[in-house]
Amino acid sequence: MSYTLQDHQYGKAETRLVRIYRDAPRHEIRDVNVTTALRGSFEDAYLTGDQSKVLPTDSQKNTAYAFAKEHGLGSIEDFGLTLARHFVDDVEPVSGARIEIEEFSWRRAVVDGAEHDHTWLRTGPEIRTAAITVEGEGDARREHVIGGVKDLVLLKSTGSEFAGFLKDGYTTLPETHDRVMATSVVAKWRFATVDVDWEDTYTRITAALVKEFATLQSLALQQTLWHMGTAALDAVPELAEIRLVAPNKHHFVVDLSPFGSENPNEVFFAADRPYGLIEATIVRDGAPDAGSAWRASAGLA
Ligand SMILES: O=c1[nH]c(=O)c2[nH]c(=O)[nH]c2[nH]1
Repeated sequence: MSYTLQDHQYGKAETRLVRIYRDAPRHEIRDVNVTTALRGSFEDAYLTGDQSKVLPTDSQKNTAYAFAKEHGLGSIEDFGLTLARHFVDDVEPVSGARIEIEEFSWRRAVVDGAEHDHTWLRTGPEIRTAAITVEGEGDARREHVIGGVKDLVLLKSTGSEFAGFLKDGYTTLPETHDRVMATSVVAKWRFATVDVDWEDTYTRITAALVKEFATLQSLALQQTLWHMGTAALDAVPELAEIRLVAPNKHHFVVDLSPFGSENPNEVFFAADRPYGLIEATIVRDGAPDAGSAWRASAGLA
């Protein structure tokens, strides 16, 4: 029998890193989860156990911590680019690097009506995400940035319909022109360039997603996703593409008639499973090719 090692990459998953800026009495905080994956000719480590080209995953973790001090930790997209460029440019056997980062957000505690200098409350549940790929040298250099948000939990209590659907012998779902629609959006957007104001674009993209969810008279979650995605592409011309995944978090009207009450969309059973799962990839016509931008590392899918 013979076998081929078809693909491989390796790195340190989920380095939890908190960076405090404490140069002034009013501190600042960045709280992230960093996953690195290195690509290159590391076959020997797999096939013969020769580690001579293998930069340990422990060193990759250390690099993330050291860079947070030396280079600072601002936008996660920038931090990912800095790390990825370092691995590709400064570590000889590395020909490509993928950095995935999640960012947990904090807001300042309000104490006696004033924002506190060094105490925060975790916000969310939404988590900002970034996935950076750098590969090649010289003219062959390619850099890709995918920004995103996950666990963006949204609910609207009206303005959502689902009717006119295909029916077969197993269909029992009643048509509705007024229902609760709730979801937890995962969105990933690919930038056409790395020359971007990451903070401003994140704010504008998430605002566009939420506004569209709120204001569109939804005929289905599928239609809502299309509108959310195209609104984000409209809002930020630097975007080449957006991918959305949204579970339909069903809210079923509870039958209160046994108790002598009507229930005109006021009391719901919020089911957690099963759930519809609606997905869409929307690409701007004429956008640059994605190359390896979507090739993931394991663990943070
Ligand atoms: O927005 C929806 N899309 C569907 O495809 C679907 N299917 C279903 O049962 N409910 C819904 N709602």
